[in-house]
Amino acid sequence: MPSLPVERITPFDPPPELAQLRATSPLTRLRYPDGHLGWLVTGYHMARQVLSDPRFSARSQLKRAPTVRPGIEPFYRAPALPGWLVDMDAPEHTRIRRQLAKAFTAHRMRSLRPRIEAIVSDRLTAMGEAGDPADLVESFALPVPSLVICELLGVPYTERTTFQRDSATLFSLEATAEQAVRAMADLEAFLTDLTASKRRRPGEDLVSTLATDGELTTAEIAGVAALLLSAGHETTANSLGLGVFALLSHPDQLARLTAEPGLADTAVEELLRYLTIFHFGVPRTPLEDVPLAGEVVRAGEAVTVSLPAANRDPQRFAGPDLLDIGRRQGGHLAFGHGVHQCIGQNLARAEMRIAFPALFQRFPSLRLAVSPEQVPLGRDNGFYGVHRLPVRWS
Ligand code: HEM
Repeated sequence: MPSLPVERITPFDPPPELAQLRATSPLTRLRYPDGHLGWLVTGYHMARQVLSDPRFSARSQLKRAPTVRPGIEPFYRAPALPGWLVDMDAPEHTRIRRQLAKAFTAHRMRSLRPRIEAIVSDRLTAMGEAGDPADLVESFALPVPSLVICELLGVPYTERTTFQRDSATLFSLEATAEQAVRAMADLEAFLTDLTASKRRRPGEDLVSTLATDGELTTAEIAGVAALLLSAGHETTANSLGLGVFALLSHPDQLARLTAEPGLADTAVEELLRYLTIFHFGVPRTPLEDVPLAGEVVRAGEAVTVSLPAANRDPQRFAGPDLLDIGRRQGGHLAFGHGVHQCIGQNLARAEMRIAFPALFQRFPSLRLAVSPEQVPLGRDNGFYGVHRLPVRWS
């Protein structure tokens, strides 16, 4: 009986056992670390089916703990923060998500674009002035999304040390349950204060919009903001850092991108698909027995939907293991699928579409400052990525 394959052989490919399981069946039995039996979804079509089926709950109380590894528990088993959308079902999830979607307007996203361009440009200037070698994560991949999410939420960037530390703890597989609970409580306290102050003195930001339209409670807004703040910068930071490493490791694809910056949109989609940083997948539990692929998934059993395996399914993507930045097959599942599909996806896309071309334009001879084997990969985190990316350009 397989347990969830987590060991990678190459930095950019999911564990090879996932492909072997998928070739046998899109749905297989899985033994979880605590010994109980559940299911693993590896096929693309099956993944979409499960994630869009309302009989599958996202609520962690129903999931058997530890779901995959203890470390991803806090993200999915937050101590019931109101507004922590990833852990909610309809109708509560629908109510809060609708309010949030109203605040995530196209206008707000458009008006953030020039700010993202300015933030990216400032960071590149600072990097150039400090000189090489540099750690691209510390000087670019982490500060860009942190500054953008602060701008979106109206959080002072001076608070970053605290919220970056709390989010890192939340998503670290090495953090103890006590550390994760404390990090969550700190984030909650910080964002409850922020929400209260936005109610008193609203600004142009998203928390102010949520706080002044009167439909969500302070606790719900604080929970939503805690999720946005933490999920909104670690994920994009990892996608940027790992994306640069992937491009530097595929010089033919990087040359295409620099010769034709118009490829930035498809390049970003392809990097999202190819790298699929949610490397353990997303957990669900059926509320009733559900017949699937000739099996019956019983009510209450844990199901892990492997997004990396689904995004490499040859039944959906031609040559799925190749990075092809001109690929035009959309529909990847890097942002999930169904009612929980990432609400920040257009923001993440905008950041990546601006950041990659700008970085390679400013530093055309950007290269690794260490050998590829020396790049520390973040296997110890809920999201896959690089911990550091030492680079040179002179
Ligand atoms: C490349 C970057 C990102 C990736 C790969 C990513 C991926 C995902 C995935 C896979 C889910 C679905 C989880 C599930 O079904 O259980 C999700 C949900 C979510 N993401 Fe993202 N995300 C990214 C960036 C962002 C950003 C920038 C924000 C905020 C501005 C954000 C906010 C959220 C929220 C609030 C949810 C929960 C939605 C719900 O449950 O209804 N994400 N994300």
